[in-house]
Order: sequence, then C-alpha cells, then structure tokens
Amino acid sequence: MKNLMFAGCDIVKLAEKYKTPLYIMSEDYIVERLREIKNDFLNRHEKTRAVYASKAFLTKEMARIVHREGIGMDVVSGGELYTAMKAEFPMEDIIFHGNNKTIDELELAIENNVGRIVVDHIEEMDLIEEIAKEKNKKVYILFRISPGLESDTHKYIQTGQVDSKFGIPLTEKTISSAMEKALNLEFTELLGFHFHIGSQLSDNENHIKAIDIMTKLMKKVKDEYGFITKELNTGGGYGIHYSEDEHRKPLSYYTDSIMIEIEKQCKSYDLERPLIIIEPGRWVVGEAGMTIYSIGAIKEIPGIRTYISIDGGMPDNPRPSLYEAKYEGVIINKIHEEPTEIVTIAGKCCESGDILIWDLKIPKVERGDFLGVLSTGAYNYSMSSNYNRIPRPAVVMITEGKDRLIVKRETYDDILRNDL
Ligand SMILES: Cc1ncc(COP(=O)(O)O)c(C=O)c1O
Ligand SMILES: N[C@@H](CCCC[NH3+])C(=O)O
Repeated sequence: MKNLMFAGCDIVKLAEKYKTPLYIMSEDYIVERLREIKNDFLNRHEKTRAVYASKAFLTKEMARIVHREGIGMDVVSGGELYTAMKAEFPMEDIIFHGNNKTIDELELAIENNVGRIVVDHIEEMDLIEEIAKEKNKKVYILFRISPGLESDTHKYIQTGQVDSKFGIPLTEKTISSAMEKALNLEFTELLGFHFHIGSQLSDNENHIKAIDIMTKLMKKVKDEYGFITKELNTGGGYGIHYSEDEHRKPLSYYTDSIMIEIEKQCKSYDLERPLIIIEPGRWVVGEAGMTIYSIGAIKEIPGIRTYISIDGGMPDNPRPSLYEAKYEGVIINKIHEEPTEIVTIAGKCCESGDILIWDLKIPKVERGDFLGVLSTGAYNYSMSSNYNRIPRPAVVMITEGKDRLIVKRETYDDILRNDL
C-alpha cells in the first residue's frame, strides 16, 4: 500500500472522490474521546457534567454525535446555538457563553430555554433579567470569572489573565457589585462560577491554581452573602498533538487533578463540593481531522528555498498565520517514499503570510500529488473564511471505514448567495 490510510480509509481515494481541498473527520476518534470523557470523568466522579465546546468544530452532524454520546454543548453565538437547535440538540444541555452576547442572541437563548447562560460582565444580567421577565422564563446563570492567571500558550489564546476581554475581573468591587445585583433578580438565578484560562495547554498547573482562586471566592461569597456555589465550570483548554513537541494527554491528567484540588480546597474551607463542569473543545476533535490538498505550483528559489503551493491555505486553516501554529504534513500518495527534500508549503491566497508549513521534509513531489495536513479537526473548518472568494472545502466524516459527506463543498454561487 503506497497511500496513507486514515480511520480505515484510503485517503487518496477520498481525495479523488470528493476533490480537494477536503476536510476529513474520523467519527471513531471523536466517539473515543467522548467516551473517555464519560468513562474517566463522568462515571468516576459524582456530581459532574461535561459539555463539548462547539467553537472547535460544529456542524449539524457533529451536534448529533455529541448528543448521541450523552455530552452537552457549549455555544458562543446565535449561529452555534441555531445549529444545535436545527440538529435537535436538547436546549437544557447547552451552556451559552460570549463576551458580548447581543440582545437577539439572548432572546433566542432564553426563548428556547438554554440550560445555562454564562454572564461575562455585570450589566449583562440586566439584559437577561429584562428578557426573562418579558418571556416569563426562569434563567440559570454562572459568572465567568477572570482568575488573573497567565497560561503557557500563545498570547492570542490566553483567556484567564487580568488584562483580558473575558470574564468579570476578580476585584473586591466587581465581585460585590456582581453578587449584589445577582441576588436581587427575580427571573434569573445565579448557580455558581466559571473560568477558562486558555487553550492548547500542555500542563494542568494553571487549572489547579484557578481552582484555588475560585474556592477562595466560593468561601468569600458564602461568608459575605450566604451564597452557596452549586456549580463550578472549569472550562476546557486541554492540549493536543500538532508537532513533535506538543502532545495530547489523557483527559484524567487534567480532570483528576481538578477533582483532587477541588475536594481538598472545599474540605479546607468547609464548603460542600459543587457540581463540576468541564468543556473541552480541541481535545475532542483536533486529532480527529486531517485536510487534503492537491499540489500545484512548485517554485525553487536556488540556494534559498522551494515553495510547494497547494489549492487551499489560510481560508481553510488560518491558525499558522494567526498563532504561528505548527502542523505536520505528509504526501499521502507517496507515504513510503524516502523524504529527501525540505520545502515550504504555501497557500494560494494573495498574502505572503499564507504559509501553512515551513521547512517540511517530504519526498520529491510533482503537480497532482496530495498533501495531507494532520490534526486539523479543531478550529479549521470552524474558522474558515471565503478570503479571496475561495469556496470552503467539503467535510467528510468517516465511521468504521465508511465515508459520508456531512458538509457540501461551497460553490461560486454560494459565495454570491447574499450579493445584491
Ligand atoms: C469558555 C470556553 N470554554 C471552552 C473552550 C474550549 O477550549 P479548548 O478548545 O481549548 O478546549 C473555550 C475556548 O478556548 C472557551 O472560551
Ligand atoms: N481559535 C483558537 C482557540 C480559541 C479558543 C477559544 N477561546 C485556536 O485555533 O487555537
């Protein structure tokens, strides 16, 4: 076999069948991760809940898989919420986030009875209460707290530091204003707190520190307001394998330490341990995906480098240009050939920064060969754009070696769809 096999499929055959660029996702891999969540977190610890952070990858089919596996979902926009609704995802299993939810989005969420709304700033409670009153609905909220921790990841995907657009800052004044407001609402009930310290984290150190900070807060609000924290949402952020120095760890590496720390701190403060929620995104889907491209122009700059251009790039994977993210790539139709060249993989956009992989070692290639880029399941399709009016690729799901289209390739007419 000279072609790469992935999730039990000959990937070259898929590239020929569906054309390129093409996103391929392994349902078996996704289900394995969702079951790891069930077996190693939900079933091992009482009073726990898990939601999948759908910003990583969401289509109607993905929502159906998550629901079928008994996991809830985190959404951050009306569009994500609407996708879940259209996939008949139970609304009570949804947690709605966002640092600037619009009135329309809040109305959609409240009208449809989403399970929890995570309040990101104090005034948001006024909007929620007003809408809840108007619709005569009960709304359950958590406060997103910014714990003031700088996580070890790219600056653009840190979220828990003091200087952050996310969450309620942890100061005496903000906490007292937030608590005083929340405890006087009629239609809105505060159940607890949330933190999310950043993404692609390779160690659990900051989750543990965040638990210490949050339990201290729980003790403070109990003493000062008699408020009992019923739920603590510890966010996601668990890292995956992209390149040789980044690896996915078992879920329990993060969740066991979270649970040990929370039990310890609750005991020391004499607090009842709240329900603990986790919300991983990337960890569930990142390594489930790969993207297939066709090789086109090959340009050698003698003594400098060789650029191998592909038929996609920045519009289907903006991560290298946004976060200098590193990816591994293979020539899927020459999988056993000796890698003899070091080349740079360039996207087809009119941007010098549209480089997918610098210095990749591959066999000699020619126009028409296929490049597979690994670990593209998270934040690729979900962050894709039509820059340069390039249509988005199709998404194919593979289940037990069988492929099916779950998102059609965009056409030029799809791009023109809303032009008047
Ligand atoms: C509130 C919240 N929860 C969960 C996640 C999921 O993050 P990740 O994909 O790193 O697990 C994010 C994104 O970073 C987030 O902002
Ligand atoms: N989009 C980011 C992750 C953001 C996580 C959401 N707060 C990435 O691709 O790494």
